[in-house]
Amino acid sequence: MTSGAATPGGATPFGARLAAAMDEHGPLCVGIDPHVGLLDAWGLTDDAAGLRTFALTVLDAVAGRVAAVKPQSALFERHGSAGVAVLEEVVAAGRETGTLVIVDAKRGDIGSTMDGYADAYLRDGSPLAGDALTVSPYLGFGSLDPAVDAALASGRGLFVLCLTSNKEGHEVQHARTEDGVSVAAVMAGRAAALNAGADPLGSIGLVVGATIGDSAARTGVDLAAVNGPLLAPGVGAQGAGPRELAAVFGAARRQVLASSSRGVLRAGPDLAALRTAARTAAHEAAAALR
Ligand SMILES: O=c1ccn([C@@H]2O[C@H](COP(=O)(O)O)[C@@H](O)[C@H]2O)c(=O)[nH]1
Repeated sequence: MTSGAATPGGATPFGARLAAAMDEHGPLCVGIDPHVGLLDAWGLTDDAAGLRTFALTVLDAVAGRVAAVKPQSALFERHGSAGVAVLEEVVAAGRETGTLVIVDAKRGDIGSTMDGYADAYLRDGSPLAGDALTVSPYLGFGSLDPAVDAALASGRGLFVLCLTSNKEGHEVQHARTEDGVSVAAVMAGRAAALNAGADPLGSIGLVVGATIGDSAARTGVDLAAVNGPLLAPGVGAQGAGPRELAAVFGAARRQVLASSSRGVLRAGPDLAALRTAARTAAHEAAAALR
């Protein structure tokens, strides 16, 4: 199955749903990252009850107003099963609003184990299944096959780590294979093959940080050729803004979903202030990527 085709059950593919959401609300994803410092600043406790209030407040403020939200799984997992139960509730509540939910869990393992992750995050009826999942291809892109199959079969999407926003990503992503191709370009090429022919966008996206400067050119990654969405973290707290978005993405700018977590969340817990922060970030991203 290619990433643009309707699913056997008739679901609209993730790429098409995301393109429509970005057209309607602008190219912004708000990260739901309940860091200890933010919980404290919001007057919340660092426990499952605090997480729940935090995450549901963010949803209340931005759902139906932005293209997507992205709960950061690690910050729920640190509270054990009670935190994971909150993540499940947030995924369900987010999906109910119609806002796309990208679960940022960066899963990756050998194929047989990846089957389990695919079941957990990409199967209809699973409590952790949002609309898309972030995955790590660094056990080999082919190890992601179960997730690719499950995503395409259920109308969900993947965001494959390609050129990440952290400075350490170079060690792996800029390395060259024996053919002289960068590892990042191999990953981008594999995503492009899965998205071939999809219109308006395929469902196998990449994570490409807004902070990467000229890394796409340096690694030979042709972002426009990916024909899939590009999740761009690094906006706001990590220092990237409109200028970086425009410079990094160039001809691929219409594929970009800019992502900001702390940059928006620091405006909380006031709902109006959160909405204003998200609206400003969305307008800035839209202007930069026009
Ligand atoms: O390359 C990557 C991949 C994922 N992230 C995640 O995005 C958010 C960024 O949060 P900010 O507060 O906006 O810095 C966080 O959940 C990261 O794990 C990333 O930053 N870079």
